[in-house]
Amino acid sequence: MGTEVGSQLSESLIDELRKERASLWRILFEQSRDGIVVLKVDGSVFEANQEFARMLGYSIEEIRQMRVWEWDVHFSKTQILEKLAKIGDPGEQLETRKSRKDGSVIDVELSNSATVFEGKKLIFCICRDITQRKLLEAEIFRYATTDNLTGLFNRRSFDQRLTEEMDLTMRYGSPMALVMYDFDGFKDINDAHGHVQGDKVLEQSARLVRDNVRSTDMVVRWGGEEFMILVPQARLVTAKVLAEKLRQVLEEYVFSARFHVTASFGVTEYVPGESKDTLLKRVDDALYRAKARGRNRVEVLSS
Ligand SMILES: Nc1nc2c(ncn2[C@@H]2O[C@H](COP(=O)(O)OP(=O)(O)OP(=O)(O)O)[C@@H](O)[C@H]2O)c(=O)[nH]1
Repeated sequence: MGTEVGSQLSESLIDELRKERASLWRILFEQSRDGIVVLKVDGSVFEANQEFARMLGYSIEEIRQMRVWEWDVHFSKTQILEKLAKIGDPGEQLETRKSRKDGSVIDVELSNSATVFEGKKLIFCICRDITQRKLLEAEIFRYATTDNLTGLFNRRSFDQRLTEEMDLTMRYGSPMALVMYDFDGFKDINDAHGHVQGDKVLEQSARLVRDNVRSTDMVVRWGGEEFMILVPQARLVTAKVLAEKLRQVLEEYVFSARFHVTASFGVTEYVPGESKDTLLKRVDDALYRAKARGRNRVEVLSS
């Protein structure tokens, strides 16, 4: 009799402790600053916390009716199902993008792990909104790789790309050319119309040039009123045609202050095995020759 009462007591104590622990976990789950969603392997939602629902702009009830691919914009349904089937104990970390109820998209970092609960595999996803961090990273990247005034690539980006293109030329024999240009009498433009108008010419011409080259060509602000274009997959003849086209486009363009400007162009082609310095000196020499021979013209120098 005594032992029966004792065992009833200890059972209710265990039950009590279990409830206490369950409510503790529930509090942690609900108060977590990270979004937490527990998924079944078929992509449906087993449970989600308030923060997860808030992150996506839905109510908990709505989230419970959804499948992962309804909010994930980065992975397809097939990819998601494959991932859910594969995730094991050690879990995985990944970045993806989720669409919110209002149509906006957020960047998220996921930390996923799997467990078996009441005989079923469940996937725990801890979800952190990293949209602000991503925006900041993109801004830092833009700042480090482009020129503030024109939005064109800067010399650092050019140097990196040039190394890659030189490697490609060495390995596969694919040609590559450089076009360098510099405005004619830019000092006079500044003197006559003011520095602000001079800046506008640089800005507008950068847009104009970018609109007239291929997306694979790299337009770079070399410094001041000097620019460089890296033209991959191009021989001297092609690059010369491009330079001539740009020369005409610039000459004909009416800038916002209703005046015309011209530019001089130098063109050369990379010779496999030569150094960067040799290549850059040659394109600079070609440009110098265009200036010396009267400006508003294209000069070509081969090795
Ligand atoms: N507005 C403006 N002017 C710039 C900028 N960078 C350089 N310049 C001006 O560009 C002019 C370049 O002068 P020069 O090197 O003598 O060349 P140029 O007058 O174009 O003459 P040529 O190149 O020989 O035809 C200088 O007056 C610089 O101040 C810039 O970012 N904005």
